[in-house]
Amino acid sequence: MTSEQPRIERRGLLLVLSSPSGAGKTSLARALLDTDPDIRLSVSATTRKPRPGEVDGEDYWFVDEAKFKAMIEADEFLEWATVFGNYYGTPRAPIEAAVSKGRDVLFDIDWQGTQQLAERMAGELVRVFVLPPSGEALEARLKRRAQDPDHVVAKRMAGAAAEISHWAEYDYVIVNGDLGESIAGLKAILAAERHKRERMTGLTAFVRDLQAALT
Ligand SMILES: Nc1nc2c(ncn2[C@@H]2O[C@H](COP(=O)(O)OP(=O)(O)O)[C@@H](O)[C@H]2O)c(=O)[nH]1
Ligand SMILES: Nc1ncnc2c1ncn2[C@@H]1O[C@H](COP(=O)(O)OP(=O)(O)O)[C@@H](O)[C@H]1O
Repeated sequence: MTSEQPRIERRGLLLVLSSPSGAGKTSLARALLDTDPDIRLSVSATTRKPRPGEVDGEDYWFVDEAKFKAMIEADEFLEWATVFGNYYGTPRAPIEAAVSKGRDVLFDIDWQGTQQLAERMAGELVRVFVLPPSGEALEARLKRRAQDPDHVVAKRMAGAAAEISHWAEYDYVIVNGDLGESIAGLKAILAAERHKRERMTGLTAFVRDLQAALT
């Protein structure tokens, strides 16, 4: 006998990945987005210049400082921060629409943005911090990415300790040594969080119908 998995209504969750630059957030995010059709990426706006291969509207919305400031004034960001001298922010409208439709959203944002989301959307938020397996591995990954000039790599290494100091503000931690294992861990976190009772808004009605069918 085969049976269909019933769809229980639930609120969407916001899955945040933070880490020092180079620890592997983007790699983990891509792996999840490529294999899980039920989660989509929050595309941030930034004043940082695009790296080779980055696509406007896919990796980031690349905007100039005047445009970014106008978006702040118009209250278009759910959160925003300056990181390594550039502005980064999460456009509000797509996130609010996704959550109300029960869709999950993945964020690659820093600790400052995560704190702002915790103030505004605590019930939806799942925070995951990604650590590198060692300092040498982090430096090697930043250099191997080889898309940023040396002084940018140095600035990111120098910022790593400060970013790492926020690890205890997160719900889960992944030490990203083996990428495959880290992806498996991230998927397990997401699967468990999707089963959280408080998030399953359709459960009361579902159980009521189930009980009615049993009596
Ligand atoms: N607060 C906040 N941080 C962001 C946002 N988008 C990206 N970031 C963070 O900005 C930092 C720099 O990102 P990026 O320039 O893409 O470099 P990378 O993380 O080294 O690939 C990372 O810590 C990101 O998580 C955003 O919308 N809001
Ligand atoms: N577990 C891992 N083992 C080895 N290399 C990795 C691992 N995770 C990521 N990388 C590599 O390290 C570099 C930085 O990873 P990336 O995902 O861009 O980090 P972030 O988004 O946190 O800056 C990339 O070249 C990526 O391919």
